[in-house]
Amino acid sequence: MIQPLQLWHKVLAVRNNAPLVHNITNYVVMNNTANALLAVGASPVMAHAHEEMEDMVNIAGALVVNIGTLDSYWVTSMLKAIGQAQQLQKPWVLDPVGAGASQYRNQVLHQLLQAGSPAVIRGNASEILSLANTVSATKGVDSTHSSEQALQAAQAVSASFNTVVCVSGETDFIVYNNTITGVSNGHALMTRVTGLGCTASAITGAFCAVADGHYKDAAIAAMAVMGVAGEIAAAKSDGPGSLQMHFIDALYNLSEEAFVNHVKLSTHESF
Ligand SMILES: Nc1ncnc2c1ncn2[C@@H]1O[C@H](COP(=O)(O)OP(=O)(O)OP(=O)(O)O)[C@@H](O)[C@H]1O
Ligand SMILES: Cc1ncsc1CCO
Ligand SMILES: [Mg+2]
Repeated sequence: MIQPLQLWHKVLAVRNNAPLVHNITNYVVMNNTANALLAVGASPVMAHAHEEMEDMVNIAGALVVNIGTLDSYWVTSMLKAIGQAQQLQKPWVLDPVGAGASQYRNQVLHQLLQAGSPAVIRGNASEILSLANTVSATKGVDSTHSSEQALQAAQAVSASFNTVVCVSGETDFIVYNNTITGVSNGHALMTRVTGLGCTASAITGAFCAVADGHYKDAAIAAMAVMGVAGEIAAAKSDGPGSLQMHFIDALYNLSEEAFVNHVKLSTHESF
């Protein structure tokens, strides 16, 4: 299993390389995720015009595709960007926001996954269950399942698309090639701030950009950073409003000592 200090070196790699992360993401979280990417030391750009998709992927270290507020124009943007990422063998991360909530989302997800294989799919438990066709309908963008309940689905999705799957929740599980790593950090208050899952996906993109193909470790590092920063921030917060502010500060100020002392990793049997 990867050790906390090795994960910390990945945090330093993001800070030292400041990778450009191209996000096609939703209106709700654009500002939050751009700020979180800056706070971990990456460089965000949010763009979805058809005319610039190729150019943007050409200069980016990673692409993040988030279907949170999708429409047909954006789907074409996503397909263009994914096509270019596949062409250049650059990593892309898929956040299947609201998978299972509508037929349209399911159909678009199918189309995106036909266009290429993402380095990482990061979603909450209900979304991963929906991707595996294990549940037929979900409530919306928030999970009604625990991450444990989605473990088998995560393994199925990982095998189908040959991709790392990260299911977030009280424990985040990162699944690939019959290995399961758990990250048991974070705080329940994080579910009361919109888009922290989207932030997790964006940060996963930043770690993928400096991962040299080791996308499972990139996803573990991203979720560990999210969780530890979330714990540090929650300890200073009175509620969701201040959590959002303290979270960005905690990402920015994260030290080796705090990271290594907080991070809680585990390995699990696959089945
Ligand atoms: N009960 C919990 N305890 C600790 N941490 C949690 C808990 N639930 C979620 N988290 C953390 O919150 C972050 C967001 O995960 P979550 O599963 O809520 O994503 P999401 O549902 O996709 O969010 P959104 O759609 O609003 O972006 C992750 O870093 C995760 O580890
Ligand atoms: C609330 C919401 N609706 C569409 S995307 C989004 C952000 C959290 O996923
Ligand atoms: Mg989400």
